[in-house]
Amino acid sequence: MASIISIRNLEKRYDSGFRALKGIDLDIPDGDIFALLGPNGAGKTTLINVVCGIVNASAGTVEAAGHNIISDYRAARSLIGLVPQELTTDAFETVWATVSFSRGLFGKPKNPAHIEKVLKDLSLWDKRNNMLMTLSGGMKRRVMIAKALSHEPKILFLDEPTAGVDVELRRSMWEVVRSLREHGVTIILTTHYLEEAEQMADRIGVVNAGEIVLVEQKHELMAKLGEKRLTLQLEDAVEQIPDALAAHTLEIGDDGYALVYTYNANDKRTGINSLFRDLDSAGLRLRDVDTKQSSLEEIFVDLVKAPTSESTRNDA
Ligand SMILES: Nc1ncnc2c1ncn2[C@@H]1O[C@H](COP(=O)(O)OP(=O)(O)OP(=O)(O)O)[C@@H](O)[C@H]1O
Repeated sequence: MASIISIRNLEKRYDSGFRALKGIDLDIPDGDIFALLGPNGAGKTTLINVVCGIVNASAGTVEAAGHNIISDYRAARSLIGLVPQELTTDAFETVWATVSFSRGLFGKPKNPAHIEKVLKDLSLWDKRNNMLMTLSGGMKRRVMIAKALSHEPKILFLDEPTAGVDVELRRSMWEVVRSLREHGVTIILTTHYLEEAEQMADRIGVVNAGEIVLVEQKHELMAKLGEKRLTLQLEDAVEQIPDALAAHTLEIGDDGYALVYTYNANDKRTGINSLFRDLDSAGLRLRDVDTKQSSLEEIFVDLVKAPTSESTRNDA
């Protein structure tokens, strides 16, 4: 699939000297829902803000649908909608006025039919004449999405769209995002909720300390999650894998007191049955058995362990 966002060697050093982005290369396929994960301070918002033209990059290039975000700013920006992390709404405006105004900011001609559709899609139509101050937090968040969609962008950035919202609203936001994707909008969202990434994303990118440490299709990541480790605790230690078990890929652990077998729980044949049969012929006696599944959370935690000494030095 062609990429709609193309980021090359992107650097951001803030005036304080802090290097928030360190040579980011990233392609986001057209029509994907792309989830950007990473711990606090990893650089997710900085990355989004650079692409949206809110923060200037120190080096590197970004193209949105082939338009350079600096030399072809207007064309690039008109393709992009941004729902920022913080809710900033004008308390005394009505829903209708604020969303229509946002469209005008992009120099687009009035299109009441489009605004009506956006408000209906986001279940805000009944509230169109309400002042923003009278809305709940969840509704205000929807208004932010409506504003971002007012100029019919092809790419929508959502910076933590469901932070602090209740489970019901979160699910309904997911529905909204999915239906946008069905209408051809590419979605890039940041989230701290791994469940959100699991539920929504076609592709997952992990950012840590200003670097992209992983980009993978979700189903490939999920296949990895099917990976389990079976640990066989032995009564007596072994020095090497017995010949009777040569057909199985095993590792020795625990100073010879454990054999570890890695398999995919999603496979039709996991090999566990034949392993147990062969254990018997190898004459090994088991003290205990346990299985452990890796989770997206574990993969994530592994990837974002404390920054390396080199990156710490770079930040100084
Ligand atoms: N204007 C600024 N001046 C100096 N440093 C900044 C500025 N804005 C952000 N930073 C620093 O850049 C780093 C990345 O911040 P950023 O907001 O992009 O992280 P994030 O991944 O979005 O975090 P979170 O998950 O908390 O939203 C942080 O260490 C932050 O303190």
